[in-house]
Amino acid sequence: MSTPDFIRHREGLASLIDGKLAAQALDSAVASEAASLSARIGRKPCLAVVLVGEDPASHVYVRNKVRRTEAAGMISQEFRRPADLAEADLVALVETLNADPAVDGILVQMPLPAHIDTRRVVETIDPAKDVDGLTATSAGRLVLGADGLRPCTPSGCVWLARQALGDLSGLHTVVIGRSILVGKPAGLLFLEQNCTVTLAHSRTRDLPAVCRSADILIAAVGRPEMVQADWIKPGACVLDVGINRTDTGLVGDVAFEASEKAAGHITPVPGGIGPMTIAVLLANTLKAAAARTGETIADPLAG
Ligand SMILES: Nc1nc2c(c(=O)[nH]1)N[C@@H](CN(C=O)c1ccc(C(=O)N[C@@H](CCC(=O)O)C(=O)O)cc1)CN2
Repeated sequence: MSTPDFIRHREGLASLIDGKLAAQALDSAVASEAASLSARIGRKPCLAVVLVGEDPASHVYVRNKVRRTEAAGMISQEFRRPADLAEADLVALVETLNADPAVDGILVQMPLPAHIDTRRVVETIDPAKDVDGLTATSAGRLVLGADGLRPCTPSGCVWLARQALGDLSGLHTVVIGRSILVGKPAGLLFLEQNCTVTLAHSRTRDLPAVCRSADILIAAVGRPEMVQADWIKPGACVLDVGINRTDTGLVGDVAFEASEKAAGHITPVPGGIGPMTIAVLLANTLKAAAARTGETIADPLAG
């Protein structure tokens, strides 16, 4: 297996997995499939993004989603609403997008303001347009191993781990964190790759020892630099999902400088898993458009 150019070997340090470059490669694959699909169906795949409130980070992510969707030759529709939007009005907006035949994918940016029941809003999304893979239907399909749209961040983790390590069968994956967005689906997605999976969390006993048994360690806990170098099995593949804003800037859940001396592969923050989230979102939008129009595409995430 040849090493892709977004994985850089470094003498005496973990190979660096450059998520920004990897995402560019995936975006290009999506763009070429989107062009071919658009020619066949007579229109471009379309992603609707809904943003409620003024969370500055969410605004950055949504801007990037819109920019990269359009750069990949797809249509982006943006719906910005004030923080005091009534839950019923958000549900009504999602229902309108469900009914719009020109919309292939619907994404409601998280977090939503506290007065809105996130689950109710997510469950309103038509599963055929659920490009975040967060509805109960999508989650159920993942549990069953049935075809469906998978959550973006953990899918990005699996794709990068496969690029770094090849076949993942039999490897021990430890996921720290049990969120619906990342931890739980990551466990199922690595299981689908025939990994032995441990879902660890804040109440796990002797977390460092559990992490030291991991061939693949996914840190998705939201605690700045919690994972220390001596939690890492020498040579392990460490994927850092954390994005924590601190006085010293943006840091992950892994203490990077010390850990890159222990790991075999590692993702940085920023420039690691984050950009992959949007790359998978674009791939999911393309897949949703193909499925809705009965067309076949080459899955950019396959292989
Ligand atoms: N509906 C959803 N909401 C949220 C998701 C999601 O997958 N679906 N994930 C996160 C936010 N997110 C995408 O929405 C996201 C987070 C981070 C990045 C990213 O590229 N980060 C950069 C750093 C940028 C910065 O914050 O300054 C990096 O890691 O290099 C992209 C997308 C929560 N909400």
